[in-house]
Amino acid sequence: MAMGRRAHVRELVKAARVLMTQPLLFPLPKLAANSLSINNPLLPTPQRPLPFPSLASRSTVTMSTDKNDNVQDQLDAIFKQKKVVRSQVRKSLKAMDPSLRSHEDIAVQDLVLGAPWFKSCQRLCAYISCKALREVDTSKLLSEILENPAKEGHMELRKKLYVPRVEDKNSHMRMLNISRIDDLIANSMDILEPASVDSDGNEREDVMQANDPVDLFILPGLAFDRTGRRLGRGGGYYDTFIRNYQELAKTKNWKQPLLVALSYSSQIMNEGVIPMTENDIPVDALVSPSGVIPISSAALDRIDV
Ligand SMILES: Nc1nc2c(c(=O)[nH]1)N(C=O)[C@@H](CNc1ccc(C(=O)N[C@@H](CCC(=O)O)C(=O)O)cc1)CN2
Ligand SMILES: Nc1ncnc2c1ncn2[C@@H]1O[C@H](COP(=O)(O)OP(=O)(O)OP(=O)(O)O)[C@@H](O)[C@H]1O
Repeated sequence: MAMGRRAHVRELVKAARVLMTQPLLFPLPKLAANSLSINNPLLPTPQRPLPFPSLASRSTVTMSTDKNDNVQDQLDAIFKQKKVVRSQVRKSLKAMDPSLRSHEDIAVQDLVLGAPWFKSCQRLCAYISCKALREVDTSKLLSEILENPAKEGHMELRKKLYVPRVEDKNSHMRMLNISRIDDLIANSMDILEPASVDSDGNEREDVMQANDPVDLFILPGLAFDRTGRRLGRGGGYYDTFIRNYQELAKTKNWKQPLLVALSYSSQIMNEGVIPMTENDIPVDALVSPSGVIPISSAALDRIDV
């Protein structure tokens, strides 16, 4: 139990080094303790500091409590700001003209299909877009991947595709291999995902157990900026998954996958609007209807190859 508390304090101190180098657009009011609970079964409950060990001296208790309250206040302010941006973006996506949406859906997917880093990739993780969440459509990409196996006379191999499956509300998501769109069924959030076993009763391959590395991640999100900041839906699923995959790639000595997010024009924010914590993983590139925006050196290196 004592170990658990120490680990928790270490986490809080780590979180204090939040990456807020840019000014914020909105004021950051102090939040009530329960203001971040979100009524969604897929979203994990925010972590709260644990009480301190009763053996500590009184002055240590007071100082540590103040320090940790301060850390928690900063985190609360960041998560509050994230909620403000999410709700603004949701509103603008809701108001988006349907013909502009279809135009942008096609433009983004065509840019991906034409990109050298997409053409050359052999294995990828991609999201299955959800209309109700107003995400950039991925259906054209998925059918190109799944319905166009090795073309006759071409040496090009069929790409191996892994898609998300939410396992529990503790930010735990797996990426499972599918080979047909029919492998997907709607979950409780109306997002299509694969069952953990295929129609023959065999376990689907989990990308974390695969023998070969993934080259590319195609990521969803609510808001982005040109420095690579990505704001998700608040579950921490992708940040957790990407961090684990990056660790795996390191231990296997694999090249890190390119992280590419798809964005409508209205989802690209000015710098400084999206706050980040140490847990948020920046993307390497963005694809918006006006083009591919390479951000990291990995993306700049792969823009033409
Ligand atoms: N297409 C797709 N699949 C995905 C994700 C995603 O963002 N997009 N995920 C990425 O994590 C995971 C699922 N996580 C999700 C988290 C929140 C919501 C959601 O419905 N959010 C509502 C707000 C809910 C609330 O605030 O109570 C919304 O954003 O409108 C859906 C999926 C795995 N699969
Ligand atoms: N005030 C808070 N203090 C500490 N943790 C919080 C707080 N509010 C939310 N969290 C947790 O932080 C985690 C990450 O939330 P965050 O808003 O960064 O997700 P995200 O980047 O939108 O998610 P994803 O990685 O799925 O795209 C979630 O597990 C959430 O429960």
